[in-house]
Amino acid sequence: MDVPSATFTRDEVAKHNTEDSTWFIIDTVVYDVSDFLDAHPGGEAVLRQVAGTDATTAFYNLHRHEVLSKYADLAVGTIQGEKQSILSPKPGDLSPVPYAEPLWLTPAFKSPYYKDSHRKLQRAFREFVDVHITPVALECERNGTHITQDLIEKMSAAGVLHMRMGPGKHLHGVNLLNGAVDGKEFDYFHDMIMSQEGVRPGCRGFQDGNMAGMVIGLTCILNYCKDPAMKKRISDEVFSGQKKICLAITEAFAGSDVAGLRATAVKTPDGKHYIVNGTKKWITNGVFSDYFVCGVNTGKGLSVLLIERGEGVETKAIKTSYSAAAGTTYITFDNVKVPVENLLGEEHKGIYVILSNFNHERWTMTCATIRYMRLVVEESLKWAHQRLVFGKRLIDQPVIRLKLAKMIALCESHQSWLETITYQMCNMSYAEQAKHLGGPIGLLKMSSTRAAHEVADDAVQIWGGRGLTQTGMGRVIENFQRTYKFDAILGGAEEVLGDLGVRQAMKFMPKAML
Ligand code: HEM
Repeated sequence: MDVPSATFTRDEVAKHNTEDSTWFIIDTVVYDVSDFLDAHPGGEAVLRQVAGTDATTAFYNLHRHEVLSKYADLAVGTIQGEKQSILSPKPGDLSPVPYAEPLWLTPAFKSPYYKDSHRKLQRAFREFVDVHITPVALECERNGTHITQDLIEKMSAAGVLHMRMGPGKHLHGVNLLNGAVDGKEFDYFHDMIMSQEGVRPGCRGFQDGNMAGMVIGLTCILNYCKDPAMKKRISDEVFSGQKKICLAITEAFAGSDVAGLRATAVKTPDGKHYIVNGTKKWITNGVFSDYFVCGVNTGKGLSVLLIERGEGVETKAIKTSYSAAAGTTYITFDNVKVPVENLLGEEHKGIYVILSNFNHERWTMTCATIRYMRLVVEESLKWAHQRLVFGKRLIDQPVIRLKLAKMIALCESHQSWLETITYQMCNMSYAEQAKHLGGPIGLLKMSSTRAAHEVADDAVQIWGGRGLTQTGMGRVIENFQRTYKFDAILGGAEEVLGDLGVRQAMKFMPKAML
């Protein structure tokens, strides 16, 4: 934060406690709030009470540090001969709070998994998120508006949209965050970094509003579109940010049970088109999408079709407990004519197209859940050191330390498990991943959202009313406790995934009685 160069003594500041002039000090910076008294959300009286004094403790007991950056123009100078002791983080900085960063980013710790390119990508993307994504995320989350076209284009130009799709040929030759990583080297640890860093704004609705539909929808085009020209046209349009895409599988009739879908696609007598009728529900990004990758019943099984927005396609927003920024949508298809060339994969065998997406989607969600838990740990550690109750800091209460211990342990254990699975993903072929990792990823996702449940519960108890308040100090905690359930349902409910994990283990049980 830039502060004017004027300096004052503490005695000079003390004189500004009059009707016309209200000054105080926060960490050696002098603030003149005389014209801000009316506008202060916490009221005028509290500011008058600290006029002329050092209000550092009072301020940090009630505000997030970022408030000072937002109101930087109230600063008029500093105290002569004194040095600021409170850190103002710069875009891209790592947090100095213990456990706020995964161990591989903590200076004293080593990890076998991360190379230079991972560290370079982490630094570059952290800065990109801090500078470009966080301000838009906060605004959209608050107002329920959708991601801006300007941000989409910035992400496109920096190769961020490409990287969100994970490793693959679509990254070859693309400039990724000014050369932070070569597209050919990009692996699942780079992918994890993209997922985890993207969570740091602490805006769960926006997190999905930020092109989550593309992450799960475009994969089907890249892997299953048979016409190379069509594949190129659509991926170019989506990667450039001109067009938006989403995956439309779930319906009011069927969620995790994809075999029960009722949207139908019937071929026209000339065999050139399908006529699609039906509905889709809880479709992320649907309201602003141009393309819908849809699961439909084609009589003898499930098929996946690419449907373009046009005649007969209607979308409307669904109100959810997370922000409208996610663009969660109800879709109706009413006699929509779709060219047969838009079939992705084989007719009646769409289940393979859908299943092929699941592992990566669930793994990505797990990366995010675990990183969001860490953000809650960071916020809670800061708050517990800052907040004074009954004349003590919260952190001085053993009961609070015990809650933090549990939160940290859940966070660290799940990150370690995630890294172990990610390492397998880097070293297994697609077929091996399909065979061996569906179960472990399902179990990891189930366990992560159970952990999130515990973390949310303990965090709210630490934060009290602020954990239930959308603005101010507890913003991140409130967002987390209101939205963690999102990940416990989407991409396969906890119970379904837990069962999948055990059923997969059953397949590998030795036949002998043991
Ligand atoms: C430059 C100095 C200050 C600025 C820019 C500022 C700004 C704000 C803002 C934006 C809020 C809304 C809540 C949030 O977003 O965090 C707020 C709330 C509040 N502020 Fe300040 N404030 C300042 C100094 C102070 C001081 C020194 C005190 C007390 C001595 C104080 C007492 C309060 C109170 C009691 C609330 C309501 C907190 C709550 O609802 O939990 N403020 N202030």
